[in-house]
Amino acid sequence: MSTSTAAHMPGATRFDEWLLNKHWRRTTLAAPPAGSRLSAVPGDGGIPLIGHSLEALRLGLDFGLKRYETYGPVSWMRAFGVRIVGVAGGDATQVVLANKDKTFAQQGWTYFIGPFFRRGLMLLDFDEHMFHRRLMQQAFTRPRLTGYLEHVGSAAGDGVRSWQPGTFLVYPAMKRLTLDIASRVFMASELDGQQAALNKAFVDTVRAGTSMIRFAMPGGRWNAGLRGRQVLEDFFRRNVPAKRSSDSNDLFAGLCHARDDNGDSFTDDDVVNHMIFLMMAAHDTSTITTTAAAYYLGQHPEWQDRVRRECAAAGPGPLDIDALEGLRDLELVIKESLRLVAPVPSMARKTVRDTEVLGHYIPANTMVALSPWVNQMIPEFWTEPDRFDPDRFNDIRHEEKSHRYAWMPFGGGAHKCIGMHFGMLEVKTLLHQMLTRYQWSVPTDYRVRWDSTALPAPADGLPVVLERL
Ligand code: HEM
Repeated sequence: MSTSTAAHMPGATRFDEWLLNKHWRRTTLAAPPAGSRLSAVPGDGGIPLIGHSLEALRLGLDFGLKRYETYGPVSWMRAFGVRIVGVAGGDATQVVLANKDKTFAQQGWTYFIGPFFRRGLMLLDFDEHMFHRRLMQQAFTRPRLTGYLEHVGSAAGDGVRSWQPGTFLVYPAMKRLTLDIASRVFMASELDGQQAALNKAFVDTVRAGTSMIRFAMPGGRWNAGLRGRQVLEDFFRRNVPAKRSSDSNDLFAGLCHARDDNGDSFTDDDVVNHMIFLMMAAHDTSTITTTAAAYYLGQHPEWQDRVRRECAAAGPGPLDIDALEGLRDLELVIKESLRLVAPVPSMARKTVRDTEVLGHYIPANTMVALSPWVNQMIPEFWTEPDRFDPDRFNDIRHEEKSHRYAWMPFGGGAHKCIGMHFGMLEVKTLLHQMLTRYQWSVPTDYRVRWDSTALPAPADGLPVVLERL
């Protein structure tokens, strides 16, 4: 077994390196049924009581890559109070996401974020999920997206224009801006002084999912998450009656009015639950993607110039859907940023019956974690995976086609991101506004550290030097 470094965690301590390279006693998850010809899942429990929670939170990607290198595509560990089977690499991922006999359920997510995002679309399963997804799809048609983009364009323009040159923290500014965008797109409204409270509620609900202490304790993350959920529920519930009787073209109204061919529709509770999940799903992921792209463009002025030329040629904006889709170089940059920093670095499932992945026996009721970020960084699929090289996605190289699940920032299978297209358009709009108004840079020796305590976020907020053009 080789020694690894915390290559993706600048400022890693000796303790981090020790944790990463510690050899735990290798054991198996469960004995396969006699005569089954299956093999047991290899792995280890890690530190008594807390298992591998610390490494997963502190080391994120480096920890995932180390597990893959040590145990291969299917391994088990203890973390966050449960035993988890980690699945990585293309073929193993494909088995879980194809989910042929409905074995892998979203209950895996329920364990982590259920109390905070209960009955959001991603937490529903099988037939019920299909029913809700079909209804929700009505809110993501091209004409709908065209309408949303008007709000995105105006909010992005207002927000980016107000930024002050000098040393500038990208991540918090982007987070404020994407919440503003989400509130305008989803509710055609501004939050009238409630933005700070709602933003805090979102942050608390998201962070609660990876809490080590998984019950309500005063001052604890879990408690803060539950309080955050309540704030969001009260907010959306208060607004449902007005939306039901409005004819506005925002997503909130869209969910209130959605009907399928049988005349079925969402209940008030459904609408509240979906809105809370959608706001979170849209807001954090777009923030991370745009921040990561800003980081790499700050590090690579040649790419910044290249995409700025393309953006300038498209006009000052706000751009419509066709113009945004035409920004091909910018798309390469965004795809590469999504590869290097997967906004949803792992995806949870739970087995509802005994099953197997690549010949490894996994009993019923086992947590399973898929690893998009690992798949996106392994040399089987990518040349020099650590290098920022957007051209790897161009029409000649198409490295992402090396495996169906080599590049999977939006997941795959029945739960593949429903907001994928909208998310790309939003990120393009934000970057187009930035690139046509400013140039920015980071010191040549600067390396951002992605904090993995919840979804990845730059530990220092990503300071750049921003100059008006
Ligand atoms: C760059 C931005 C985004 C990324 C990287 C992203 C990533 C993901 C991923 C990985 C999943 C699958 C999770 C799983 O299978 O366990 C997912 C699902 C989902 N996403 Fe996104 N997302 C993004 C933007 C958005 C936006 C803008 C919206 C809404 C407007 C959205 C709404 C959803 C919903 C509702 C689901 C659940 C789908 C289902 O279960 O059927 N996402 N997203």
